[in-house]
Amino acid sequence: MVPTRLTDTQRDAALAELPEWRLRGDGLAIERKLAFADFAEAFGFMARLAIHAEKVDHHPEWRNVYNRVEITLTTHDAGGLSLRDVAMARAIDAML
Ligand SMILES: C[C@H](O)[C@H](O)[C@H]1CNC2=NC(N)=NC(=O)C2=N1
Repeated sequence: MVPTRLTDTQRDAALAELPEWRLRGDGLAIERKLAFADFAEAFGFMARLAIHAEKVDHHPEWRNVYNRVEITLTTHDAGGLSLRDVAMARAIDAML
């Protein structure tokens, strides 16, 4: 099933519940920057998130430099933000 893109009102309500996440400039994605103690901690987190992403069939865009992980969530199939991104952001927050 193709996910539905959130309306601006739905997006703003979701973001209000996700204070660690920022809306990207174009409004089509949310972003969070994380810092871990070292590379092993960062990569361990990425491994756990990768397993979750496979389970729910929703995948982050991310960049890792040593202990830092920058994550972007968007739904390609919806051309912007969907409830899948909100659920993924919540799951990430709960993993930390
Ligand atoms: C076929 C497969 O279900 C789709 O390509 C899924 C996989 N993971 C995905 N991840 C993200 N972030 N957006 C998608 O639209 C998406 N679609």
